[in-house]
Amino acid sequence: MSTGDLPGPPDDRRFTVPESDQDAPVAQEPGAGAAAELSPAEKAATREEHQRLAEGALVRADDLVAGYVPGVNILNGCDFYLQDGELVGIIGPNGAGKSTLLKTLFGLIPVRSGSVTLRGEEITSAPAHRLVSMGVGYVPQNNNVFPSLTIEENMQMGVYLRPKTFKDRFDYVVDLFPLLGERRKGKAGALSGGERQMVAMGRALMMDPSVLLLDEPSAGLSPALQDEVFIRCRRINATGVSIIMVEQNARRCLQICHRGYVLDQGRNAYTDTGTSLMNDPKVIELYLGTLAKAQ
Ligand SMILES: Nc1ncnc2c1ncn2[C@@H]1O[C@H](COP(=O)(O)OP(=O)(O)OP(=O)(O)O)[C@@H](O)[C@H]1O
Repeated sequence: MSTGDLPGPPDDRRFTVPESDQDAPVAQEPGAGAAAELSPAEKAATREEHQRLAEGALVRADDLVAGYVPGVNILNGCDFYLQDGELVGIIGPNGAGKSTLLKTLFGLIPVRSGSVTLRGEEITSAPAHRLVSMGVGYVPQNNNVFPSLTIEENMQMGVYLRPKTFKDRFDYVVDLFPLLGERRKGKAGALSGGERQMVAMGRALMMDPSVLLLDEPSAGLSPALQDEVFIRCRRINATGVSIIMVEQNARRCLQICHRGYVLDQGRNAYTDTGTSLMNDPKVIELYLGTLAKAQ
């Protein structure tokens, strides 16, 4: 499959960003890119506008500060929101804090300051098991399957809190990933990277999440398999699951998402519709590079 076969941006433009927001990158520290051209007053206005758009969001993070090592912050005042039904992509340079943001939303890293809400309920630093029971699924980039278990057993692990729903949920997952049905008795450890990714996503979907957090779902896959993953993400989203996707493959991610964030140095550099970000000369210059220019 070629890149040209990828679906374009979603037709459903329920999440279009107002003109005012499209022209206004979210605040960033001096020296960290073109957004540094904004004056403090402009930064404040941009942040205020982002907060206005975040009202009533399914997932919302405000001014998040988090890190792994005492005294070292990886997220430096990150703002984020996901509206119900949205597919939102997070891109940015290596080390920008993309995966850290996802882990922080999922309660895997303690929040030093700032807040996270789910459907308006405070979930800052809530443990992952509570988030799962509230309808949040998380698919880490690595070590995301039980290799010694069969595919079916991996799916059972996904639904261990509600075993009676296994059949219905497995049917739903197999509809999205037919291979998981065909190979249900095979060991997950014998699968290729792309197939394991399907198992990991399938397992997260077994709990019928309303929000799915995907950490670099296309990592390590061939271009054709990457396209498959992105198409599957769109299909999952079309079944009503809101998605937050961190991706190294920035261009393909922006092609399929409703809205994107560019993270740099642990805070928002830009946010806009995927299409607008892809065509923004500053984003191309700073974050998409020659690949974007060539296409
Ligand atoms: N477990 C950890 N302990 C300490 N530092 C970490 C840990 N995981 C990540 N970091 C550091 O946090 C910073 C951000 O990492 P993160 O993985 O969030 O970046 P990223 O934007 O997802 O980039 P990449 O695509 O390269 O993974 C990096 O400097 C990284 O070295």
